This record gives sequence, structure tokens and C-alpha cells, in this order.
Amino acid sequence: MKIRTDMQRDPLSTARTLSEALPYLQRYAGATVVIKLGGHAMGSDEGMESFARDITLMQQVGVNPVIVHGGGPMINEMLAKLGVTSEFKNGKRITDAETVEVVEMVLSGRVNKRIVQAINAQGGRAVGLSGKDAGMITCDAADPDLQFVGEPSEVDTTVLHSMFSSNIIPVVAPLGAGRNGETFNINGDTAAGAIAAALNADRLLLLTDVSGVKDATGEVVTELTADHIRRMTEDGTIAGGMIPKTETALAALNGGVRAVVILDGRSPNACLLELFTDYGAGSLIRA
Ligand SMILES: Nc1ncnc2c1ncn2[C@@H]1O[C@H](COP(=O)(O)OP(=O)(O)O)[C@@H](O)[C@H]1O
Ligand SMILES: CC(=O)N[C@@H](CCC(=O)OP(=O)(O)O)C(=O)O
Repeated sequence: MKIRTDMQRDPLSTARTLSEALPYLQRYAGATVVIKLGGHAMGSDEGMESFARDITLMQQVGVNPVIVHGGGPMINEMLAKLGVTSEFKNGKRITDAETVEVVEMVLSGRVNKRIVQAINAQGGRAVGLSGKDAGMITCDAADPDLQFVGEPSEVDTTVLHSMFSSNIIPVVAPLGAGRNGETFNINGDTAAGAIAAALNADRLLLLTDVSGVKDATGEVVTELTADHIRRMTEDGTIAGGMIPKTETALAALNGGVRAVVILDGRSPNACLLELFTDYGAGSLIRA
């Protein structure tokens, strides 16, 4: 695991190891951390159990974690079973009326409840909802080519705040309501970024299946600026599913999030190490 060389990172990370951090965990009480768990990062049951344990511990020391999940591979699986084909444009699924029904069924159903159950099994109290619940996310159509893909235009965090005060961990499926009663499919990263910005979160962690944003030689770039991201996107180094992540990171920082990290959600204790120690892995993006 790489050690970041800039030790001026931020007061959220001060210790060198998790055991060194233990006596000081209460200093993180009240911090808000939005964690996006990508479909590719939630493969194995052991990985899910370890993720759920980390989130539960985080909540027990007073952090307010919000989980926003993806589930692209699980949607693909269900669409294939149903014989429906689907295509992507710049990392976002072209979602017609038939597809959005499957997306909602898979994300709000199987995927959301698997995470809720895993957290509850670790002693946490998780409640699953989607961006449609309590009017949390209102969307406009993102791009006419993408059909029922939404871009969050308003995020109402009232329900999240009442969950924090009841020690409940919100687990949010990335769907939103349109102004005319439509259901919109939102890219999981986009939804997480919009929620993080609306909460003025201290951290947005985007958990995926690669160790961070890689340069043209395949090395992870440990610190990225908006300029790096723009250049790497223009020359095609940042492609596919990494595009919504880096776009989200920049939008979230503009929206008031203190820092965004893109990291491998499958590596043990990824979230705890990132938050509580100087040994964060992955790509850190700061304003
Ligand atoms: N520059 C890059 N660095 C790292 N991964 C990249 C890059 N460009 C494209 N990718 C791809 O983006 C993928 C992550 O996006 P995605 O598959 O949508 O993840 P998730 O399901 O976790 O949201 C990586 O597995 C990788 O194939
Ligand atoms: C608009 C759009 O692309 N929505 C995504 C929602 C799920 C998601 O984001 O899943 P991952 O995080 O696992 O990629 C989709 O339909 O696949």
C-alpha cells in the first residue's frame, strides 16, 4: 500500500495505523462521509461482510456514513436473463422505459437489501431507500440520447439528517423522481456526488475495482487535480466507467465536499484506513 507523501492531507487522517488511530476515533464524531459502493466492488460475500463491519464501526464512533450503491453488473445480469440488450454512452446506461423498470427492481430490491442485511448482521442499523424516498432526489433528463437517465437537480437531505439523529445508516439506491412522475436511473457515482455535495460531506469515497485512477503507464496517480483529470480525459487515459467518477469528484468538490478519494473497495479495511490513518490508498482529489 502506498504511503501518501503530503502529510498535510487533512485533520481527518492523523494516525499511521488503525491501532494507533483507535484511542482518537472520537475526534471524527460528527464527520459526514458518503461512500459509493460500486457493483464491481461488491462481489464476494467476505468482501461485503468486511465492508459492512467497517461501516458499522465508523457509525459507532460517531461518523455519519451514507452508503450510495451501484449495481451495474447485477442490472446487466437481469437484463440478459430477460433478453433485453443495453448500451452505454460515456459510462452511462442508455435507459429506455422497459430498462428503467428492471434497473429499479434490481437496485432497490436485491442489491439494496443485500447491503442493508450485511450491515445489520454486523450490529449496525441500516435502512434502505432510493433517491425517490421522501423526495430526496429530483431529476431532470441528463441527455436526450440517454432517455430515462437523470441528472439530480435538487437534493433534499431532510430524511438523511433524521436518520443520522436516530443512529440509522442510510443505504441509497441511485434512482430519482422526475417532475412529471417519471423514474430516472442515475449513475451511482453521480448520485453519490450530489448527495455528498448537498450534505457538505467531509469525504466522498468512491469504491471500485481498481486501486485508483491510472496514468497511461498503468500507475495509480495518488493525487489528482482538475487539470490532470481534464488532460487524461481528453487523451483517453480516463475512459468508460472512470469518466462518471472523475466528473463526480470535480462536481462534488465544487459543491462543497472537502475531498474525494477513488479507491479499491475490495482491499481489506479500505474505508477505515482511508479515513482514520495516513495510509490512504487510491487517488485523492482536492479542490
Ligand atoms: N484511467 C483509468 N484508471 C483506472 N480505471 C479506469 C481508467 N479508465 C477507465 N477505467 C475503467 O473504469 C473501471 C471502473 O468503473 P466501473 O466499472 O464503472 O466501476 P464501478 O462498478 O465500481 O462503478 C475500471 O475497472 C477500469 O476498467
Ligand atoms: C445511468 C447509469 O448508468 N446508471 C447505472 C446505475 C448503477 C451503477 O451506477 O452501477 P455501478 O456503480 O456498479 O457502475 C446503471 O444503469 O448501470
